[in-house]
Amino acid sequence: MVTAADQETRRDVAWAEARRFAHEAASPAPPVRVALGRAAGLTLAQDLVVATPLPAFDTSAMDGFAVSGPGPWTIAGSARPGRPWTGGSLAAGQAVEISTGAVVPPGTWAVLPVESAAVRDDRVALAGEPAVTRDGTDAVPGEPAAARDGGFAVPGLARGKHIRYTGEDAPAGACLAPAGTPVGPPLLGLAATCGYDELLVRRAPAVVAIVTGDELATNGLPGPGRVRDALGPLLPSLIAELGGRLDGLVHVPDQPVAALAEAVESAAGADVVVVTGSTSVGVTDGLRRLLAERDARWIVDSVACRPGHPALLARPRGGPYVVGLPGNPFAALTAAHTLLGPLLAGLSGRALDDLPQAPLLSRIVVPAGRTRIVPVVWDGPGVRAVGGDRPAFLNGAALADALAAIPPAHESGEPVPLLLLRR
Ligand SMILES: Nc1nc2c(c(=O)[nH]1)N[C@H]1C(S)=C(S)[C@@H](COP(=O)(O)OP(=O)(O)OC[C@H]3O[C@@H](n4cnc5c(N)ncnc54)[C@H](O)[C@@H]3O)O[C@H]1N2
Ligand code: MOO
Repeated sequence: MVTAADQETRRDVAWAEARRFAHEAASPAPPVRVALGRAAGLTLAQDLVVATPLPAFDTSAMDGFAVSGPGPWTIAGSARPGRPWTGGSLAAGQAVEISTGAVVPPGTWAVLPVESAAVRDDRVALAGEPAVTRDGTDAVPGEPAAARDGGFAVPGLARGKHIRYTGEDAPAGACLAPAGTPVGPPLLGLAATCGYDELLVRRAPAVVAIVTGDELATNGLPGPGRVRDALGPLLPSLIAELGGRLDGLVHVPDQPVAALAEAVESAAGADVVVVTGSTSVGVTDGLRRLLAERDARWIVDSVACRPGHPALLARPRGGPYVVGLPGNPFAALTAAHTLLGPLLAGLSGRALDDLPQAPLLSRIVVPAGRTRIVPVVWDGPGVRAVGGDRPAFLNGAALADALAAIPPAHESGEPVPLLLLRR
């Protein structure tokens, strides 16, 4: 059972609280200004505000004819992207041949797509619809009254059709993305659309990973007393996925214990140090002792979840944050999502992810007072456990779409929070 005293000492912290504590503990790094082309993967440190209306001019959305008044229309010229029509306002009965992306001449009723146009010599009419009403009374059925203007209507061609009007996407001064938004491909394109050349961003926090364990081998087959290091290969992409920038990965033996202290010392320039395989209380697990010697502030000292219970987050005085991930590989994965992801989000100025939820369709036993984390795949309206989820085994996680965090007292079929995985 998790007691109030446990919550005070940050031991056996409830899983959702552990995420929140990790996020809250981080103060965002100072922002930097970078060229648009170098901002991918970073985090906006400013609101993305558009200075000019979008689109910046009335734009044709189709290749066809800008027409004014009732047809048929006389073709008076052309408008191309970058080469607007220079004939001034379009008069009733006139048309201008227009390309997608060109400036729509003032006075245009709508753009008639080329597929709907019948062209003869210098005249254009609606294909198969030469009739045009003067008063709109016999406009096409269902044509809204708002489509009538100036005492006439064009059946089959609503006013403004195929025109993207100035400011229709966003008026000048609109905030299109708040500070804290991750900069992905669409946001880069949007920033360029707004006319940004540089962005004020927060860089991905620098992470040094220290993998401990005398039994670990970095190549060849596992065998008696010999375990292949699963975390060295897993951590670089996991750290990137969680929003960090790997600044080094070292292997350190369990003995002598001073080796871990030296490795942590050498990582003093990083924002975060991740130590794997030293979270427990055995004689070969030196991390807790090291943190005690450094008078570290405990942010999370074990989590009420399975697996990943011994995971920890602390900050030695004047040093980087230290995240301790259990040596068991699946436990390390769950712990990284629980503590490292939220910490990196906080350091980057990002909000703590509001986790998506879906009904859990499998019956899973959850230990009393703990959150159980299992790999799941999408299955129709919900998620289904895939198995292969013992703490040392990554088979389930390798095939999963998400990790489901099943809270204590969960009833089968109820929604559960999901940590989405990228494969
Ligand atoms: N007396 C107790 N013993 C343990 C407890 C406990 O509460 N009391 N908790 C258990 C749990 S749960 C876990 S998880 C582990 C965490 O231990 P450590 O983080 O100190 O890790 P190790 O003891 O070094 O290793 C555990 C296990 O994982 C294997 N390992 C380690 N690193 C890797 C790696 N990079 N790749 C693949 N496998 C790795 C290691 O060989 C061990 O089998 O503590 C329990 N004990
Ligand atoms: O909780 Mo440990 O993290 O089971 O493997």
